Amino acid sequence: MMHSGLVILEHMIPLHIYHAKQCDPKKCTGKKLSRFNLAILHDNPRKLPREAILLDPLAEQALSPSDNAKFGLVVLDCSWEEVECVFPILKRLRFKHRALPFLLAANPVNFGRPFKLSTVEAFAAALYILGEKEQAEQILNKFKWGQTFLELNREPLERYSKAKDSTEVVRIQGEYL
Ligand SMILES: C[S@@+](CC[C@H](N)C(=O)[O-])C[C@H]1O[C@@H](n2cnc3c(N)ncnc32)[C@H](O)[C@@H]1O
Repeated sequence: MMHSGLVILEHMIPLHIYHAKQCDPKKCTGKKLSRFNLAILHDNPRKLPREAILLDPLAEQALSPSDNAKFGLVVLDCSWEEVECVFPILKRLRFKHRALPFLLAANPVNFGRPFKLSTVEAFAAALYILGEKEQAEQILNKFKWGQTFLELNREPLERYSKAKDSTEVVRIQGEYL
């Protein structure tokens, strides 16, 4: 659908960012998404939608196409040094915590490193796995290295997006580790 020069996708999954203000705002991919109105920034975790899926690198369960993301996806935009302190605190808020399976980062800070994705890469990977490939492309297109993320990870992303459940995602991941 076209509206005032903007492409609005029909079935967009709401993207929420809890921003912990620990990063360089010029390099922050979450802030950039919010400037383009592609994600909503929050500074209070209690305002996040509880029924949403929290993308948590420490979660026990992997995201899979069987997850229901109609209430949205949440990313915690914090420093990687703080991840082990902040995610356990968010456990009290009863989100559905999900880890992303093996994928390589393409952002300039962590290029080529598995699992350590930027905010936009984490959202795009989740959207792709959940079958929202157009929305994944739309957010990555705001970054000059965005397409590289898809090129590096196309094969595993396609396979994860066809998996039946989390167990199958983990089995596929095992072939790349
Ligand atoms: C640690 S922050 C770093 C953000 C960075 N400042 C930026 O500008 O993109 C990245 C967030 O993306 C999500 N994320 C990244 N890799 C992930 C993975 N392997 N599994 C689940 N979530 C992941 C998490 O919510 C994580 O807190």
